[in-house]
Amino acid sequence: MRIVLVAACALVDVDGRVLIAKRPEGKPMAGLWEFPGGKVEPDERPEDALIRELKEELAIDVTASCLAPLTFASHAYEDFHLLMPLYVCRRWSGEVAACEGQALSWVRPVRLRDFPMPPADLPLIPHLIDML
Ligand SMILES: Nc1nc2c([nH]c(=O)n2[C@H]2C[C@H](O)[C@@H](COP(=O)(O)OP(=O)(O)OP(=O)(O)O)O2)c(=O)[nH]1
Repeated sequence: MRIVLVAACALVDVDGRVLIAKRPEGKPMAGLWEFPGGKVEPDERPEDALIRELKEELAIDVTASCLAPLTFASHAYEDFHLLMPLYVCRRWSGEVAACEGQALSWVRPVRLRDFPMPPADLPLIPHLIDML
């Protein structure tokens, strides 16, 4: 089984809400809500991939020292195995913007289950609830 490494981030605002983004039409799992992030390129550090994706998707600047590892997802999809470290970030510069036209929502961790998310993400929710 091919292992796909995806770096993802729970951006946390001053009220303890977490940012989730809706996957756009045309992508696999369109319409599900996910943590911002994306695939780690060959020879790229996960933190650098996340910094790149957060800039591309949300127009914010993050430094590696502000990315705290929280937990990870390890999930067998039909055609690949997802390995997804989840970082927490409370400090960034710039205003969060939906650069790719994606819907964004700031959500209290206890409410994350109200949003349909990819199956890999569901075991991550209790970790966010515990932390926040
Ligand atoms: N970013 C992100 N991806 C997730 C989450 N949960 C989950 O199963 N995934 C899966 C969906 C995709 O199969 C993969 C991420 O790929 P992607 O399509 O967002 O990444 P990308 O922008 O680098 O991909 P691409 O369109 O360039 O091929 O991880 C999540 O919470 N956040």
